[in-house]
Amino acid sequence: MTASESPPPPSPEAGEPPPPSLEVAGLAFAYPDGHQALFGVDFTIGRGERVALLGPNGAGKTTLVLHLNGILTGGAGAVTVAGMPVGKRHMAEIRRRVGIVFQDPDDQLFMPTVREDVAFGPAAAGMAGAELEARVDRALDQVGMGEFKERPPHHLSFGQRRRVAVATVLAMEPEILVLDEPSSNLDPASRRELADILRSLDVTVLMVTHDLPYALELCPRALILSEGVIAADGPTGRLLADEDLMRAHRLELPFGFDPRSVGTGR
Ligand SMILES: Nc1ncnc2c1ncn2[C@@H]1O[C@H](COP(=O)(O)OP(=O)(O)OP(=O)(O)O)[C@@H](O)[C@H]1O
Repeated sequence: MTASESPPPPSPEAGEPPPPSLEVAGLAFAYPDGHQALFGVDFTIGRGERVALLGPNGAGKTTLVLHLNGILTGGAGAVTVAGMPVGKRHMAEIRRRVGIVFQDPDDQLFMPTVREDVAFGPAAAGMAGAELEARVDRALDQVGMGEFKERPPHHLSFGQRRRVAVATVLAMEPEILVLDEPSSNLDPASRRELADILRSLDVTVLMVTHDLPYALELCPRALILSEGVIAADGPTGRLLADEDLMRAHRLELPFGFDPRSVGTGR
């Protein structure tokens, strides 16, 4: 084993159910300037769930997400991905299992062609040849971008670049796909197409969003993070219909939108 390789992840005993995709227990964190952003966050996300992470500006959502693959560490509590504690020991495997799609696709796309961008992660993990090509093709097909493989990412529309950014993460075959504001800057058709893509994926999803109708459409369950604590955890439709809860945490539905009139999540 080289220094850059992780030890193999723990494998469940035969017959045991797989561990949850994500467990966050007592997570607390203060930035170096002393600002406390998280105050003991607890939740578990099971395999295949799609969960929205909601909360007002400054609630701690980004801080929480940056703990999921060990970009931020050093606070109190624990994060566990597919049974592996997030920490130095399993870091390479954790980074593969937690795929984060950032809000700006241009933060994630930097190669001359779409193919090279999608191949980058698996190639860095040692994959090559036909296996790598098949991995790239599959990830691009999953987001409906197969025909753009040889194009430069910067010639694509914003919505197409966001799909390619999702493909770069899917190419790593993650346990959990974390999306930061996936619907931002998309026109209505692109927004719906991305929703269809996300629904079609066989992966656990945690979606950070201020787009509450999108959360309702895609995620049967939502967490409300407010002032660094989980203020609510339950069915998205029920949370969004709770006017007192919404007001208390500075969440506002678009004018005229009635969450009770929309089927949720499936
Ligand atoms: N590098 C940092 N140093 C000090 N404080 C920070 C730093 N980054 C964020 N914070 C503070 O931590 C708190 C949580 O910020 P965070 O970015 O996690 O919130 P958020 O819920 O993602 O907000 P938004 O919806 O605006 O993206 C805020 O009060 C923010 O000012």
